[in-house]
Amino acid sequence: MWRKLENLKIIAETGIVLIIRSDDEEEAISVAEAAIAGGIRALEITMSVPGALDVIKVLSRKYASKGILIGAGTILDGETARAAILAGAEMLVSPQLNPEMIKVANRYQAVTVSGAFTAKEIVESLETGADIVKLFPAESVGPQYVKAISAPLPQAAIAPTGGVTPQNVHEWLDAGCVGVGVGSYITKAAKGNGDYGRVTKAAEEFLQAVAAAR
Ligand SMILES: O=C[C@H](O)COP(=O)(O)O
Repeated sequence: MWRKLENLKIIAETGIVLIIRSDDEEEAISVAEAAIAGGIRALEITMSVPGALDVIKVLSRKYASKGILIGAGTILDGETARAAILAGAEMLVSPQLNPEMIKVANRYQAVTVSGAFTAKEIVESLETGADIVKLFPAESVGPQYVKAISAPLPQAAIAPTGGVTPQNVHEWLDAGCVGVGVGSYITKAAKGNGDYGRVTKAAEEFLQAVAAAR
Protein backbone atom coordinates (compact mmCIF):
# COMPACT_ATOMS: atom_id res chain seq x y z
CA MET A 1 0.00 0.00 0.00
CA TRP A 2 1.08 3.59 -0.56
CA ARG A 3 3.38 4.41 2.36
CA LYS A 4 1.54 7.57 3.43
CA LEU A 5 -1.77 5.71 3.60
CA GLU A 6 -0.15 3.01 5.73
CA ASN A 7 1.11 5.70 8.08
CA LEU A 8 -2.27 7.42 8.32
CA LYS A 9 -3.80 4.03 9.01
CA ILE A 10 -1.46 3.58 11.98
CA ILE A 11 -2.82 6.78 13.55
CA ALA A 12 -6.41 5.89 12.67
CA GLU A 13 -6.08 2.42 14.20
CA THR A 14 -4.32 3.26 17.46
CA GLY A 15 -5.78 6.76 17.94
CA ILE A 16 -2.66 8.03 19.69
CA VAL A 17 0.36 10.06 18.63
CA LEU A 18 2.89 10.00 21.46
CA ILE A 19 4.81 13.25 21.87
CA ILE A 20 8.32 12.85 23.23
CA ARG A 21 9.70 16.09 24.59
CA SER A 22 12.70 15.21 26.73
CA ASP A 23 15.81 17.18 27.64
CA ASP A 24 18.01 14.13 27.17
CA GLU A 25 18.67 12.17 23.98
CA GLU A 26 19.15 8.77 25.64
CA GLU A 27 16.05 9.22 27.76
CA ALA A 28 14.03 10.09 24.67
CA ILE A 29 15.09 6.83 23.01
CA SER A 30 14.39 4.78 26.15
CA VAL A 31 10.93 6.33 26.56
CA ALA A 32 10.15 5.72 22.88
CA GLU A 33 11.19 2.08 23.07
CA ALA A 34 9.26 1.49 26.29
CA ALA A 35 6.14 3.06 24.77
CA ILE A 36 6.50 0.97 21.62
CA ALA A 37 6.72 -2.11 23.85
CA GLY A 38 3.39 -0.98 25.32
CA GLY A 39 1.75 -0.80 21.88
CA ILE A 40 2.30 2.81 20.78
CA ARG A 41 2.79 2.91 17.01
CA ALA A 42 2.96 6.61 16.15
CA LEU A 43 5.58 8.80 17.84
CA GLU A 44 6.60 12.41 17.47
CA ILE A 45 10.09 13.44 18.59
CA THR A 46 10.00 17.18 19.18
CA MET A 47 12.80 19.24 17.70
CA SER A 48 13.36 20.67 21.19
CA VAL A 49 14.93 17.35 22.28
CA PRO A 50 18.73 17.76 22.19
CA GLY A 51 19.99 15.69 19.24
CA ALA A 52 16.41 15.24 18.00
CA LEU A 53 17.54 14.38 14.48
CA ASP A 54 19.80 11.63 15.83
CA VAL A 55 16.94 10.26 17.92
CA ILE A 56 14.74 10.20 14.82
CA LYS A 57 17.50 8.46 12.84
CA VAL A 58 17.98 5.75 15.47
CA LEU A 59 14.26 5.10 15.92
CA SER A 60 13.33 5.20 12.24
CA ARG A 61 16.15 2.83 11.26
CA LYS A 62 15.07 0.38 13.93
CA TYR A 63 11.28 0.66 13.71
CA ALA A 64 10.10 2.09 10.39
CA SER A 65 10.06 -1.37 8.81
CA LYS A 66 8.07 -2.74 11.76
CA GLY A 67 4.86 -0.76 11.34
CA ILE A 68 5.91 2.08 13.63
CA LEU A 69 5.50 5.68 12.46
CA ILE A 70 8.33 7.95 13.57
CA GLY A 71 7.71 11.67 13.19
CA ALA A 72 9.19 15.03 14.13
CA GLY A 73 7.37 17.68 16.13
CA THR A 74 7.68 21.40 16.89
CA ILE A 75 8.61 22.02 13.26
CA LEU A 76 8.73 25.78 12.81
CA ASP A 77 10.16 26.19 9.30
CA GLY A 78 10.76 24.45 6.00
CA GLU A 79 14.47 23.86 6.66
CA THR A 80 13.76 21.89 9.82
CA ALA A 81 11.01 20.01 8.00
CA ARG A 82 13.46 18.86 5.30
CA ALA A 83 16.15 17.97 7.86
CA ALA A 84 13.64 15.85 9.77
CA ILE A 85 12.62 14.03 6.61
CA LEU A 86 16.26 13.36 5.76
CA ALA A 87 16.69 11.90 9.25
CA GLY A 88 13.83 9.50 8.56
CA ALA A 89 10.72 11.27 9.85
CA GLU A 90 7.55 10.19 8.03
CA MET A 91 5.24 12.57 9.93
CA LEU A 92 5.74 16.29 10.58
CA VAL A 93 3.93 18.14 13.33
CA SER A 94 3.80 21.87 14.02
CA PRO A 95 2.32 23.70 17.01
CA GLN A 96 0.88 26.34 14.67
CA LEU A 97 -0.28 26.58 11.06
CA ASN A 98 2.99 26.43 9.14
CA PRO A 99 2.54 26.43 5.34
CA GLU A 100 6.28 25.83 4.75
CA MET A 101 6.20 22.63 6.79
CA ILE A 102 3.08 21.38 5.01
CA LYS A 103 4.59 22.14 1.60
CA VAL A 104 7.81 20.24 2.33
CA ALA A 105 5.94 17.35 3.95
CA ASN A 106 3.59 16.99 1.00
CA ARG A 107 6.50 17.12 -1.46
CA TYR A 108 7.86 13.97 0.21
CA GLN A 109 4.46 12.52 1.15
CA ALA A 110 5.01 12.69 4.89
CA VAL A 111 1.92 12.80 7.10
CA THR A 112 1.16 16.36 8.22
CA VAL A 113 -0.29 17.31 11.57
CA SER A 114 -0.90 21.04 11.60
CA GLY A 115 -1.37 22.99 14.81
CA ALA A 116 -4.51 25.12 14.80
CA PHE A 117 -6.83 26.66 17.32
CA THR A 118 -9.42 28.83 15.62
CA ALA A 119 -11.88 28.05 12.81
CA LYS A 120 -9.73 30.23 10.53
CA GLU A 121 -6.57 28.27 11.33
CA ILE A 122 -8.36 24.95 10.92
CA VAL A 123 -9.73 25.90 7.50
CA GLU A 124 -6.37 27.30 6.40
CA SER A 125 -4.62 24.11 7.56
CA LEU A 126 -6.98 22.06 5.40
CA GLU A 127 -6.62 24.41 2.42
CA THR A 128 -2.83 24.25 2.76
CA GLY A 129 -2.95 20.45 2.60
CA ALA A 130 -2.74 19.23 6.20
CA ASP A 131 -3.90 15.67 6.87
CA ILE A 132 -4.73 16.12 10.55
CA VAL A 133 -5.44 19.25 12.55
CA LYS A 134 -3.76 19.32 15.95
CA LEU A 135 -6.00 21.31 18.28
CA PHE A 136 -3.49 22.92 20.62
CA PRO A 137 -3.55 23.72 23.49
CA ALA A 138 -6.63 21.56 23.80
CA GLU A 139 -7.06 21.63 27.57
CA SER A 140 -7.86 25.33 27.44
CA VAL A 141 -11.08 24.70 25.48
CA GLY A 142 -12.20 21.12 26.18
CA PRO A 143 -14.14 18.57 24.09
CA GLN A 144 -17.17 20.88 23.83
CA TYR A 145 -15.10 23.12 21.56
CA VAL A 146 -14.50 20.23 19.14
CA LYS A 147 -18.22 19.48 19.06
CA ALA A 148 -19.03 23.11 18.31
CA ILE A 149 -16.38 23.62 15.66
CA SER A 150 -17.08 20.28 13.95
CA ALA A 151 -20.63 21.37 13.18
CA PRO A 152 -19.57 23.74 10.38
CA LEU A 153 -16.29 21.85 9.75
CA PRO A 154 -17.11 18.10 9.88
CA GLN A 155 -14.43 17.41 7.26
CA ALA A 156 -11.59 18.34 9.63
CA ALA A 157 -9.75 15.40 11.19
CA ILE A 158 -9.05 16.86 14.62
CA ALA A 159 -6.61 15.47 17.19
CA PRO A 160 -6.45 17.44 20.46
CA THR A 161 -3.13 17.81 22.26
CA GLY A 162 -2.52 19.02 25.79
CA GLY A 163 -3.99 17.53 28.95
CA VAL A 164 -5.42 14.35 27.39
CA THR A 165 -5.47 11.40 29.82
CA PRO A 166 -6.97 7.88 29.92
CA GLN A 167 -9.65 9.34 32.17
CA ASN A 168 -10.84 12.02 29.73
CA VAL A 169 -9.92 10.56 26.32
CA HIS A 170 -13.46 9.19 25.81
CA GLU A 171 -14.83 12.74 25.97
CA TRP A 172 -12.53 13.83 23.13
CA LEU A 173 -13.34 10.79 21.00
CA ASP A 174 -17.08 11.20 21.68
CA ALA A 175 -16.74 14.80 20.51
CA GLY A 176 -15.57 13.50 17.13
CA CYS A 177 -11.77 13.59 17.35
CA VAL A 178 -9.96 11.11 15.10
CA GLY A 179 -7.28 10.52 17.71
CA VAL A 180 -5.30 12.36 20.35
CA GLY A 181 -1.80 13.66 20.94
CA VAL A 182 -0.40 12.51 24.28
CA GLY A 183 2.75 13.61 26.04
CA SER A 184 3.33 13.71 29.75
CA TYR A 185 0.87 11.04 30.90
CA ILE A 186 3.01 8.42 29.22
CA THR A 187 6.44 10.04 28.96
CA LYS A 188 6.65 11.22 32.57
CA ALA A 189 5.85 7.80 34.04
CA ALA A 190 9.56 7.03 34.42
CA LYS A 191 10.58 10.56 35.43
CA GLY A 192 12.76 10.55 38.52
CA ASN A 193 12.64 6.77 38.94
CA GLY A 194 14.20 5.50 35.69
CA ASP A 195 11.65 2.67 35.61
CA TYR A 196 10.75 2.53 31.93
CA GLY A 197 8.39 -0.37 32.62
CA ARG A 198 6.06 2.33 33.95
CA VAL A 199 6.08 3.99 30.52
CA THR A 200 5.11 0.66 28.95
CA LYS A 201 2.26 0.27 31.46
CA ALA A 202 1.05 3.85 30.95
CA ALA A 203 1.04 3.27 27.17
CA GLU A 204 -0.97 0.07 27.58
CA GLU A 205 -3.43 1.81 29.89
CA PHE A 206 -3.89 4.67 27.43
CA LEU A 207 -4.42 2.37 24.46
CA GLN A 208 -7.00 0.38 26.43
CA ALA A 209 -8.85 3.59 27.29
CA VAL A 210 -8.96 4.57 23.61
CA ALA A 211 -10.14 1.11 22.57
CA ALA A 212 -12.85 1.14 25.27
CA ALA A 213 -14.05 4.56 24.14
CA ARG A 214 -14.47 3.58 20.49
O1 LIG B 1 3.69 19.38 23.15
C1 LIG B 1 3.29 18.70 24.08
C2 LIG B 1 1.90 18.67 24.44
O2 LIG B 1 1.54 19.87 24.98
C3 LIG B 1 1.63 17.51 25.32
O3 LIG B 1 0.67 17.77 26.26
P1 LIG B 1 0.49 16.78 27.48
O4 LIG B 1 1.86 16.58 28.08
O5 LIG B 1 -0.45 17.49 28.39
O6 LIG B 1 -0.07 15.48 26.95
